Amino acid sequence: MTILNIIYNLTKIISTLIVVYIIKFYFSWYTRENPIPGPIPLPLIGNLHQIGKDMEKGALKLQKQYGDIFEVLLGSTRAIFISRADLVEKIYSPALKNNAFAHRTSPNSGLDELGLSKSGITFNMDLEAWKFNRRILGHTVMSPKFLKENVNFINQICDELENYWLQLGPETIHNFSNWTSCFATDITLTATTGTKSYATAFYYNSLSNSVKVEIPNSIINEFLKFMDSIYMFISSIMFFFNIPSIIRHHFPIIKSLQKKHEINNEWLNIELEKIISKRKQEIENIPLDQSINYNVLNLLIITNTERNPDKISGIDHTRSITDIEIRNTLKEIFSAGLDTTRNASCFILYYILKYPDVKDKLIKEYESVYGDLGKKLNITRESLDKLIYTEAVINETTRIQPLVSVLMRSASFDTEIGGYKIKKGTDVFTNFIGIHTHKAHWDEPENFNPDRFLKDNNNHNNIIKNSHLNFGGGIRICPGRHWAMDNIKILFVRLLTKFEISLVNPDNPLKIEFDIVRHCDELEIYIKEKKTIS
Ligand code: HEM
Repeated sequence: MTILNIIYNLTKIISTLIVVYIIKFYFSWYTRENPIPGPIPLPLIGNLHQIGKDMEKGALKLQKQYGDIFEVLLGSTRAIFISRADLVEKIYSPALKNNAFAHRTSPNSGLDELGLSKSGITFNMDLEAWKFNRRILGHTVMSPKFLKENVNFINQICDELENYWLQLGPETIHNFSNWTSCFATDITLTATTGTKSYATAFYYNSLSNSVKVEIPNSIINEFLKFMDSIYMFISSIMFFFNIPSIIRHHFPIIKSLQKKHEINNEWLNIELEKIISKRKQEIENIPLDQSINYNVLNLLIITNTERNPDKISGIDHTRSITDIEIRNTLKEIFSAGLDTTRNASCFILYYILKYPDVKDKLIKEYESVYGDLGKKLNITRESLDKLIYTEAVINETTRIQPLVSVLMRSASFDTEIGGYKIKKGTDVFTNFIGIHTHKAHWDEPENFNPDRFLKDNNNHNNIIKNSHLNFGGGIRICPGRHWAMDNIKILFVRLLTKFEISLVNPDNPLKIEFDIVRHCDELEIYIKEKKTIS
């Protein structure tokens, strides 16, 4: 047999195998049980080429073609996309018992390796452990004492921010996105750990040629290393989640990236554990009758201990939280709270600046709640609840520009949506933009109109259930929502009452990139101090 013959025969065998594979693939696809409309997939990649890297655009395009519920294959995994409020009813059900979508994802070996599927909140597959950690976090970040103290933290950070802008002067062009990144870092770190954070100061120093904030180099280096590590941890979630184990462990460049992520994760764990044990020691040394600061870390440590009489009720939720659980909760706060708050602030400012009448109404609201805006404002936790129009502006912005555009949940057991059977473990994505701009739910959905969120005299508005899902819903609704809302409200009261702000390029559209959290990395603005009318 000649070499040519061998090659010929081998080619024949391989071609036959490929043809058999393709026939088998399409046979099982066409004969699948209870099919949902959707594009025809390709072998191996499924519909990845149609969903694309920008899942948000892919989902909207396929919604137009196949309707409000469609199915695709992501590689070889079946996924369902839903784009109408009534169809997500089960996903956002508030019932703890027999909740068909209690899980965030189907089992994922990357999340197992990162240690996220058996601990923490967002990706915890163990629902009992999830429930416990979530209750403790909720008990902390939604507690009136934390939210009250948080207002003081934020006010101090806003004082700092204001000062930097005044010193940089009115000629400076500011990339608001960079500032909000620093602002979100400072508010999150300060309120979480109770210690000073230096992101805004460091950024100011990088812009100012004259006056600089004095921060010892050792502190700056430590701080930057810590922040880099947090951001690397955040990016490792998608790295471990999306890249199959075999590629992460065996492909040359990816293998070294995997190692870097592992080293970083270990380093971050050790640093956080050091912070926790030091703080525990400090708290132990404070007499029981002396109060402590209500930052998240302190509250997590004292929950369900004799220092905090405000115990969590319920079977199995009466123990205190372990150091490892605290560490993972802190990581969770950083990964869920930083980018969301930062980008939400950018989106909101853009819309306020594009719509001067909305800005005027906001200022009127601030005058009615805080009185003379030329004086120091008394921003209290209670006053934030009176900012009804501000809340409507935040809601309307996040309706048009949600922070998360496609949100994943996974079927906890065999179930059904819209008459279609959904098997246990199937990933179901909510297409937030699809729902937030659906003509069946919203009049003129493309128009920016905060008034639609205002209630009439009978305390009623026309918002359809599950048609605005900025913070998700049901049993997994964002536990940081009140905290985030307060932070954003304070930022805008402080900004709009003290400064005249305008867009450098008012005709440019908002630049947004798709990611787990939608990003705006460039929003150029001018800021100058408002003239007070005497
Ligand atoms: C503007 C700011 C924020 C937005 C838009 C946002 C949005 C969301 C969304 C859409 C979800 C998914 C909910 C669901 O599955 O139904 C979520 C979950 C979560 N968020 Fe937020 N979030 C924000 C800020 C925060 C903050 C400040 C924290 C800090 C505590 C936080 C902690 C979490 C956690 C731990 C989860 C997972 C909940 C679970 O799976 O049970 N978020 N958030």
